[in-house]
Amino acid sequence: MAFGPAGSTLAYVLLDVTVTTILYIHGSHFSIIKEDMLNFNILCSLLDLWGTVLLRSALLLGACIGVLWNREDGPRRVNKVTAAVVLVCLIIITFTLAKLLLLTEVGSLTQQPWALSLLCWTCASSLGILLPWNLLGKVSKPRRCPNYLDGDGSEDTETLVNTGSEGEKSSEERGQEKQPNSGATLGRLLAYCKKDGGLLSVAVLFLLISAVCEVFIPFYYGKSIESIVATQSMEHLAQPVLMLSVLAIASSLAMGVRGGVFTLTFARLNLRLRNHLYRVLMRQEIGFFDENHTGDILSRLTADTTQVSDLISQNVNIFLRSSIKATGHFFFMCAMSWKLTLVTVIGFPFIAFISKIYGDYYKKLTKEVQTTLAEANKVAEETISSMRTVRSFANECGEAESYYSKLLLMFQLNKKQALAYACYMWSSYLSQLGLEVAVIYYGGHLVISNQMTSGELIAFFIYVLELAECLENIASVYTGLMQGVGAAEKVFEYLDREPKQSAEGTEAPDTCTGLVEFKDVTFAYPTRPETHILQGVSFTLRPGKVTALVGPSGGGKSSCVSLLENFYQPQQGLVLLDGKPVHTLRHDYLHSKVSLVSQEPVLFARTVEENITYGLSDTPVVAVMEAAVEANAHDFISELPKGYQTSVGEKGTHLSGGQKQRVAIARALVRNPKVLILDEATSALDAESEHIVQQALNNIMQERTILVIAHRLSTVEKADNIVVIDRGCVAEQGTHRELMASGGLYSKLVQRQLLSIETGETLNNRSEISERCDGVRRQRRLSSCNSTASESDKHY
Ligand SMILES: Nc1ncnc2c1ncn2[C@@H]1O[C@H](COP(=O)(O)OP(=O)(O)OP(=O)(O)O)[C@@H](O)[C@H]1O
Repeated sequence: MAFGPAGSTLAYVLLDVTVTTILYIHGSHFSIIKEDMLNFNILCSLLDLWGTVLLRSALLLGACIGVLWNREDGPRRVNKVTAAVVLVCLIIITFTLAKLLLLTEVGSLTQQPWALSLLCWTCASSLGILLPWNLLGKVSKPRRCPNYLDGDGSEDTETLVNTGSEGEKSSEERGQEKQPNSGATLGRLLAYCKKDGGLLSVAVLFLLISAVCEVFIPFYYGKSIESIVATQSMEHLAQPVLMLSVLAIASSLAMGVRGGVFTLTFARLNLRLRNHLYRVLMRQEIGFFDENHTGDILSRLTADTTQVSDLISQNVNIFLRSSIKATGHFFFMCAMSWKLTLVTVIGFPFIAFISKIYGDYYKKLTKEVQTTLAEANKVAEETISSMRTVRSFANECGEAESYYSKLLLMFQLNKKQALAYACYMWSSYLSQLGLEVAVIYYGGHLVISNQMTSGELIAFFIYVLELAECLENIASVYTGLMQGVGAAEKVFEYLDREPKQSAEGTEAPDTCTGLVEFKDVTFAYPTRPETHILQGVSFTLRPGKVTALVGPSGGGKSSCVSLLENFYQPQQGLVLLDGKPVHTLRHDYLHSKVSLVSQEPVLFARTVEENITYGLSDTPVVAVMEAAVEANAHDFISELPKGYQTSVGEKGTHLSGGQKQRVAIARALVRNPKVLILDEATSALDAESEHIVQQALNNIMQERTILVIAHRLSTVEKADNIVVIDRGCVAEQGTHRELMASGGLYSKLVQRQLLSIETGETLNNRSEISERCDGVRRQRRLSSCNSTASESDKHY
């Protein structure tokens, strides 16, 4: 309800007016008001301070009336002017502190408890109004809710619902609830650095030493200058100069050690984090890689881990150093002159305010620049990667123009950025200069009135400059800290992820015959759990026999292979190897007994030998060569420049399709698998390569359980058993002859394929076709020439 925040606001206004008035009139001396009105004196009257309560009350009452009057737009408008209200509060506080300094010029404030209390209350209540202000900004829009209390529930009644009401949270609020806690993440990250605890402690110790030394340096600068100006004696000068030298040497030594140790910690943390994250990724089930884009995973592994390490090594480092130094500087400043410190402190919130306003605007502009830049890059990427198409349509200028138009959009934003930066520089330098002038002016007044020495003023001034630098560092590091915490949250999300499918099977029987059974298997991919890809599929692969899986595209053949490889687990039914469910077998055992040669085998950018022995350790060279010979690959490998030590290039690009396929077959054979899966192993090859690869396959098919997936049905004719899979079900199974005789789906597929080959052959009779086309073209040209000639005849 809007009345809650409105009530709180009214109560706050009442309290503020009452307390301010009581403190102003010293309890009950109403005559003070009349006196101040008649003879106002800024050095002793407090009427101006009492006046600030009117400003605060007017602001709050205005906002309150606005929100009650217009609950749709009121809260939004209140939020919009929050920055201006903060500025007003800052001005009131500054005025109050300036008033405090003025009052101290006349007499000690400790003897004026009412005035001191009024000053304190004015500062506190000026900050306090932000509380009811925020509450007013959060009042929710009224919305219609069905009134279920009505007996029939037929009539909807307009009811005001507050965002804060039980069980009725807005999506925005729910989103906020889900946001992980930055403090908790930082704590967890520090806990993660436990192993570097020793190093970090050393780094923090040296950081403390260097920061403390740096804090004392301006103090001794002041002392030195005082010795020169006031005492004018070298003896007096020697001591502070000596101290300065010692401090400078100590702080620079400590700084060096601190920097080195922090960098080392960064490297160690980065190493551990990436290693841990990569291992966690390697454990994830295949479904995880289906769900997440490779780019996202890689960015967590590289960019996010670096940002996390930066968070510890740089941001925490600078944050600690600047905080310690700022505290030390502030302490020294207060000890030198609390009045001058007050003058300094008054200026900082204004500088922070300007930085915040500028920072928000700049961030918004930067986001827009990044979006336009991404769009420009998209155009460039698309064009450059399709240069042949661009050239063949002679559209180079068109593409250049569209890239330029995107760049122009970015330039418009860059202009805005430049203007914003110029305004920021003016305002920030002017306010800094104003602060420095104020410190010099008021400091000069204190020196002249013997409240501080000239050396102290110089030291104080250096402290002010250093304090400003520290605060600037803290502000700039805050963004880095938040980015680092965000990156850490993302990294921890992966680190915490437990694989949905465990690969922790333990069984590894001594003997394996290679009998594979699919028993009533029903399966859906994790990314599409509602679509059953396989339904009640049952078939058997017998040892020493060749079984072929055939059927229309998308029927589920490759999905059966994925289940046999234990990439996924079926929702129902079992996939058994020698009577044992594949998920209960040890991961390395299963993959040494079952090997897959797929349509487009993936080779790694390593040597031929390393590719063949991939995933195995200590494989003798003889075994590698035997496998290569069996795969019909030995001859071509021997002819490569470095034989088995030749690198195959990224994804095997240095080899032809047939050569890659044969290396992949050798890789499968070197494990001496009991079950060999050939998933369209020859379909991507030309006739010559296919012949060579097929020969290799014929060599190895004996004495193994072979599962062949093929689209070209001619290649599976000789299989001992053909399983026809259609729309996730086993449509029929048997030998080629049996299936042809039954006249089912298989025979239709075979006939269709024969027909398409014949049609293809007819059409592929290119010479005949082109001859015919040439004849037609010639005839057309002749007739067009004739018609042009007759047209010309008409003209002349
Ligand atoms: N990783 C995956 N996530 C979600 N769905 C998938 C995935 N892989 C395949 N599918 C879907 O599963 C169905 C069966 O695909 P599968 O690759 O097993 O068919 P196939 O019979 O081998 O087809 P083809 O002969 O064309 O290779 C298809 O509809 C496909 O879209």
